[in-house]
Amino acid sequence: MSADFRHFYQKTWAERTAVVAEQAHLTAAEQALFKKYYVTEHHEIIENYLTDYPLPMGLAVNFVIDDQPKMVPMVTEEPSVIAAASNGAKIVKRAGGFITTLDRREMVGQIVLEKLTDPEQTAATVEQHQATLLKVADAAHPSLKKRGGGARRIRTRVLGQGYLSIDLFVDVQAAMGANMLNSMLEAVAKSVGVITKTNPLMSILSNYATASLVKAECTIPVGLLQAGRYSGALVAQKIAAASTVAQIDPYRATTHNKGIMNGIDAVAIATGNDWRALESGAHAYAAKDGQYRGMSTWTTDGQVLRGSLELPLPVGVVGGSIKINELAQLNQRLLGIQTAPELERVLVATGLAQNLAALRALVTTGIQQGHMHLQLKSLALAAGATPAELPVILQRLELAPQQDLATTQQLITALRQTKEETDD
Ligand SMILES: CC(C)(COP(=O)([O-])OP(=O)([O-])OC[C@H]1O[C@@H](n2cnc3c(N)ncnc32)[C@H](O)[C@@H]1OP(=O)([O-])[O-])[C@@H](O)C(=O)NCCC(=O)NCCSC(=O)C[C@@](C)(O)CC(=O)[O-]
Ligand SMILES: NC(=O)C1=CN([C@@H]2O[C@H](COP(=O)(O)OP(=O)(O)OC[C@H]3O[C@@H](n4cnc5c(N)ncnc54)[C@H](OP(=O)(O)O)[C@@H]3O)[C@@H](O)[C@H]2O)C=CC1
Repeated sequence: MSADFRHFYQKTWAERTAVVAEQAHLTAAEQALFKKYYVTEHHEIIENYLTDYPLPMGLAVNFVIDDQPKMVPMVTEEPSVIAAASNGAKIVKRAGGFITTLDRREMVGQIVLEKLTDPEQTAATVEQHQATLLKVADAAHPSLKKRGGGARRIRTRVLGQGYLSIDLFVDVQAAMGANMLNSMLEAVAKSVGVITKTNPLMSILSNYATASLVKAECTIPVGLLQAGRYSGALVAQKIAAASTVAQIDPYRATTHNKGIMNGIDAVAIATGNDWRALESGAHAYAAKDGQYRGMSTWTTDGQVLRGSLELPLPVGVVGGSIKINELAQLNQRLLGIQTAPELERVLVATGLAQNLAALRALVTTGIQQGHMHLQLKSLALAAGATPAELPVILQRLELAPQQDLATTQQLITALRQTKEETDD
């Protein structure tokens, strides 16, 4: 690589893409992709902007959450996720829908002190000054208090090895609150430094948002779970067994949880939320008792299957890039939500629906029957099939002994040859 990338960010978009094209020896067609997906407004959202990267957006249906029917927009590149969410939601809808609970919604941030000889004493000093520190926090972002939010309380935790965490809990109202909280923490850290005569190591929000928990539950009569030759009672039993395995084996728990996050991430992206923040918090919560476990649990008494999922999901309906993302705004309209708690309830219910559909498929027909059927479209497109060729290629792929790229390419070549012969 010969280009000098110093001050790359100061170049115009045209200069920047020209450098990239030269470095990577892009063809004119490849270079044209920068223009094709370029969105003027997005130029200022991230640094060194080249272009947008489109992801498919679709709609999961059949959701009933707290007696409200909901359409759930999802952004995902993975086939069968939206079908599975709709499938799980359909079963739960027949059982009366999801019930969600949410007690409070506060974000937590940390100011970490280091090299303390008596951390307990320092913690006591901080606790004594709690009222003053809360005022300092509010003064750092006064608009939050005006909206009814603001700093709520301070907790101290002695971490060992001379470290102390001072945790600030803030009601961030309709936002996720990361930036607002970080500003407050940095202001409070200065006061803490003076009060404790220390130099704080760092201050930053924690994505382990344990004061922002939301839970979805459902109770499904076993008859609704019947799948092919499997009775509903057997399916319920097998789903409960799959849930147990996810509680005792981290290998299974990880995949179980990936399935849950298939749904949660897709809605988080569709609503302009920070899905990395949700991912890290959700996985940390899955290991809250020291062992990484399945995030959801399913149990049965032979009559009904009970599902439950509780996660920290501190999302926002304002803030970040939400207000400048027209599709995030549109998706709030599709969801029919106006507040952050409403969105949290949708997210957790989507995670549970997704999990139900995946487990039901896994313990009955296996995942490939439904998932691969839908994945074949991606395979055919990746192999070069045109939209017009898709129906025939999919039909032939279903019957093919192998469903891989080479086989698909052979099918496309054969189809085109037949077409040429017919045209001649
Ligand atoms: C794929 C299905 C839904 C087929 O399932 P099916 O039995 O063919 O579905 P159905 O015909 O009974 O339809 C039931 C409902 O599903 C929806 N549905 C059904 N088909 C479609 C479709 N083509 N497009 C859109 N929606 C669809 C639709 O809402 C439909 O209701 P209707 O509209 O007929 O009243 C089922 O097999 C399923 O739910 N599988 C689970 C798939 C899954 O979890 N995919 C995620 C990717 S795999 C993964 O990443 C996670 C995993 C599995 O590893 C997690 C884990 O291990 O726990
Ligand atoms: N570890 C992490 O997860 C980190 C994440 N981030 C990023 O931070 C961003 C989220 O931070 P966040 O503080 O939410 O966003 P912003 O920094 O955008 O702050 C929220 C904005 O929303 C405005 N607002 C309007 N109405 C309301 C209302 N009713 N309630 C609350 N705010 C309102 C606020 O106005 P006003 O100014 O008048 O208060 C403020 O401008 C995301 O992009 C995230 O990726 C950043 C750092 C770390």
